[in-house]
Amino acid sequence: MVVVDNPIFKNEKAHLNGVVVKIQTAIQKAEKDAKTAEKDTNAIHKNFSNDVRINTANYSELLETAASVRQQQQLLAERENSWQHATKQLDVLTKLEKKPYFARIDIHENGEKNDETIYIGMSSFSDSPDHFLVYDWRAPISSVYYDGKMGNVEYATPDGTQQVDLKSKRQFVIEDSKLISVYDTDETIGDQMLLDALGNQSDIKMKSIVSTIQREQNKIIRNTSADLLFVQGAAGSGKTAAILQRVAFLLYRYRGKLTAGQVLMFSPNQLFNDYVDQVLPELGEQNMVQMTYFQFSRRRLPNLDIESLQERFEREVTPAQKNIQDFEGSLQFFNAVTSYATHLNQNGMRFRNIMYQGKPIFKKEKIRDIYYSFSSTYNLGNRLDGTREALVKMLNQRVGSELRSNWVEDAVQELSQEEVRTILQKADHEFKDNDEEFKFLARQLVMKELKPVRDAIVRNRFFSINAQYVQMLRAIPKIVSLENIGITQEEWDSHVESVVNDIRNHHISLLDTSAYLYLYDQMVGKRGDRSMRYVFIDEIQDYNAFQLAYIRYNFPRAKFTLLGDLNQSIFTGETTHSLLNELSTMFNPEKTEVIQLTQSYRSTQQITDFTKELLTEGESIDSFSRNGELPKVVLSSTQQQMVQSVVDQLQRDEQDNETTAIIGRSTAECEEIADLLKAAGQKVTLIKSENQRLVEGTIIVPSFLAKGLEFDSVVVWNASEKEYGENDQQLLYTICSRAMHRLLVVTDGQISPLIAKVPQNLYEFFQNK
Ligand SMILES: Nc1ncnc2c1ncn2[C@@H]1O[C@H](COP(=O)(O)OP(=O)(O)OP(=O)(O)O)[C@@H](O)[C@H]1O
Repeated sequence: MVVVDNPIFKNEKAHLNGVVVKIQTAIQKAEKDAKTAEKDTNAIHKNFSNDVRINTANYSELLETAASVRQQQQLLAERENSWQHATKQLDVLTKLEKKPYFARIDIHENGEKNDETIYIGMSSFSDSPDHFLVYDWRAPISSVYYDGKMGNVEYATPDGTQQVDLKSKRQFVIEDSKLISVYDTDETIGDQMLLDALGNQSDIKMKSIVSTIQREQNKIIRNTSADLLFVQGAAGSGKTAAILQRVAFLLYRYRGKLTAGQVLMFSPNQLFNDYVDQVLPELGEQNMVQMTYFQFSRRRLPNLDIESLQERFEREVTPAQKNIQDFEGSLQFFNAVTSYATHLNQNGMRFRNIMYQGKPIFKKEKIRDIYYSFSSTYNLGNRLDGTREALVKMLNQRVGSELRSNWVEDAVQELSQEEVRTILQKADHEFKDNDEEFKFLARQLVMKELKPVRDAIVRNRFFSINAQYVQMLRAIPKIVSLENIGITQEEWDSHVESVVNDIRNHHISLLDTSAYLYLYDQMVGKRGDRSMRYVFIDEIQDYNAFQLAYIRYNFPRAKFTLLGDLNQSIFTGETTHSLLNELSTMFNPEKTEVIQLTQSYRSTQQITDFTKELLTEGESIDSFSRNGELPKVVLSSTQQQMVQSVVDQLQRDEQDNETTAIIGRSTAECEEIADLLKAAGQKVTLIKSENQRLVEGTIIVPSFLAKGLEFDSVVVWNASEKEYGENDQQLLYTICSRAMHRLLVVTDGQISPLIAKVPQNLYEFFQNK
């Protein structure tokens, strides 16, 4: 660190003051601009009625009025635009005034006489065109600051790779426009600054990391070449942080071509969405579209209850069911659905009668004939459109013949005066005579009567996706040799029966949902959303290959960034490794890049060293050298003692201003903990559903909802042998790795074998007798 009375510090202080003054001048100007724009807008609103004389006397005056209105509207839109622009600018400048920049680099460009000094901040600032006092952290040149090496370095620009000689790097801590400290650094971005950032208390909202982005993270953030960017990163290695800064980077890099609405992030749960929703606004950008896979599917299936995260997590499965699950999550099954759909082009599509007055008006056999009458070059979507058109035509003919039915005449006679008036209002011309009026009324009545039929046609009610899906499942053994993957015919039949039952009860498992939707999309010819340009999937280990293939099918033009930790596969278990193989077949290997993040930033060295021992084998994890206390493991003989240990910890955390999360395995267990702690006089918030919000203070949260979150202090409730057996390595690892500074593990029975095997020197052990 550079000491305060050093000339370097003094020079930097003077430089900062100079920049702050210039920003303040810019703020004054922006304030004036915003006021003027606001005044103008209000004036236009006010004068609107005076300026625009509404004259509808004749056609040309009407046109003139319309032109005048349009002109005023245009003027208004322009002024409103400049008002918005000025307010946004003001917002940026006000943020910048407090902390204009966080770093400086000195570079030498080939062919130039002098070195150039560049200050890097959250956004760029210039006092005259082309004279930048601060460069945006996303500007091409800023990359060399994050990239690590000194000397000759390369950086990517939209026009290709450039080279510069990086001579020095300096970091600043600035608070409220005042220079607090200066660090000269070389290779890595000053550990001190990173340590300061990581030593901070957790928050219910994630923060941006732009001033301390690490080299590997920078690669993820600035990648523009890969169609598939796959990031394997240890718990707490900054995957989520990297995605969010990457979105900000992309929005900057492709400004004017890419909007936040064209970036989609699949997140593990709703709580997580809530946790990360401030990062992009903090970076001056709009949030991207965020949803969970459950939400993505549910909005398409309003009539079926999709299995929830909790049901999925708590469902117990037999080995045979597990086999079937693995198959239904595989690319092989995806391809089987595709083949089945292709086969439907020739045969096998099931139809339903369209009913009218209790009788079929269009019989399913007739509909099938129409559907298969089209050329063999038609796909399923074209066939369906063609069938619908033909049916509507037939219905229109039916209207004509129905007009002559007796009931129509009677119905017209029975209309009240009032009803007649209402119907006639729909007519756009005068009637010649009573006969013509009668015909009009009759047609309207017939059309009303046949409306349910028309709706059934337009809404594709003549086929049943439920029936078709079940038929497809029954046909699967003909498409895939199930025996080869260890599934017997009986096992498959019984699975199909359970799906039939579920669907009958309006329920569907998350696994079946994807195949069901995919088949439906094929049948109706739904094309993917071509406007989506970037898709991010966080916690990729919780997805199966089918879901990924289906997401890809839905967003055919998007580039994908997939992030995950194979060590945290709490839903899919060990099958995740096969996911990687399957992924490699879905994307062009030449356009695929893989980055591994091994350094864990979230937790202290003691916590990371402890948590990584919970895994017998797995992806590599390096602890970051930030010191803290050893994790504590407390073995109690009674539940009362276990509660007391937690209460003691809560008191200590409260004294030290540390937020605590108590993590239980299941929702039921968390409810029990909440009751016990409330009875012991503690103020706690129980999070039972992902739709709740994170709140300040102590929370109790079930393991499957803690994904992606972090807390100062974590208490693992009841880590007994019964709760966490040998198969729960990844679950226990995920839970423990939520802790930043403190970790307490309590249990009142036999301790989990996963903890028993952690070397004793990595934690403090207490036994309550
Ligand atoms: N370069 C960095 N500078 C400062 N803080 C960082 C940096 N990288 C990561 N962090 C912090 O480390 C913590 C963990 O990051 P993040 O949640 O992104 O990790 P993750 O890989 O998504 O973890 P998990 O898989 O366990 O959910 C966050 O508090 C984040 O702000």
